[in-house]
Amino acid sequence: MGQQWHNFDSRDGLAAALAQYLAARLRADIETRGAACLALSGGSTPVPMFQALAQQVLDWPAVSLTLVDERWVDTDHPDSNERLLREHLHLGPAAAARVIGLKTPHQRAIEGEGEASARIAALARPFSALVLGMGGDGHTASWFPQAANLPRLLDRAGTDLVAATEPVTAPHTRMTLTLPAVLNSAEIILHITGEDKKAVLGNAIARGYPVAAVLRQSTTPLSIWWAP
Ligand SMILES: O=C1O[C@H](COP(=O)(O)O)[C@@H](O)[C@H](O)[C@H]1O
Repeated sequence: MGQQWHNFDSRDGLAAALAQYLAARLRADIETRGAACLALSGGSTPVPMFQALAQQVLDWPAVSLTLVDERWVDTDHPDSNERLLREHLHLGPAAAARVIGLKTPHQRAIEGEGEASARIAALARPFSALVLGMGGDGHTASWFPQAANLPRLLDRAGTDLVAATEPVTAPHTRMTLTLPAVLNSAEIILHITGEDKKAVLGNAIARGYPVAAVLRQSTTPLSIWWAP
């Protein structure tokens, strides 16, 4: 608890500042570890930040980009988080970064858990930083309220890095990092916009929304980046 808030007047201002901040984190890890790994969320919120991050001067070949969660659709599908990342961030010099997605060729997400888990296990961790989004239903990553396996996803003592899950409140089967995998990051950034999401976050602990799992913990620093 005791998260730091970074409030901005505009979404573009937030996107630019967050991109600069993440680039500085990646540069620091490249200097000290020789490589950096950033875990990113999908959805609509991060698009301007992805575009701003792609403009940053960085040793991009030393950067790995992965996803916090993925919809179980082809990677060129309009709803694919990997497609979003490739179309808005993996551009120009940033295209030299390595992209490690969570979608495998398996027909069912549950069948892809082993391969997706091996991909994450092969990354240098802790992540340099991990960026979460949040939906209006209080989900973050693909930890959706009412999902049958939510307790497995949020099991802090669990050993799974990823798990397939069926949201009740959103389309598409998902593959998601679990809570222990999310917490294995130098820091977590919760990137949200709008008064409505601020209100959802304010009620998250009282209402038991899944996002509360990262608010309640104190092992990994969490900051909240918000604009109206
Ligand atoms: O389905 C998802 O939703 C959340 C929030 O998305 P947004 O469109 O409200 O920004 C996102 O963080 C997650 O990665 C995505 O799969």
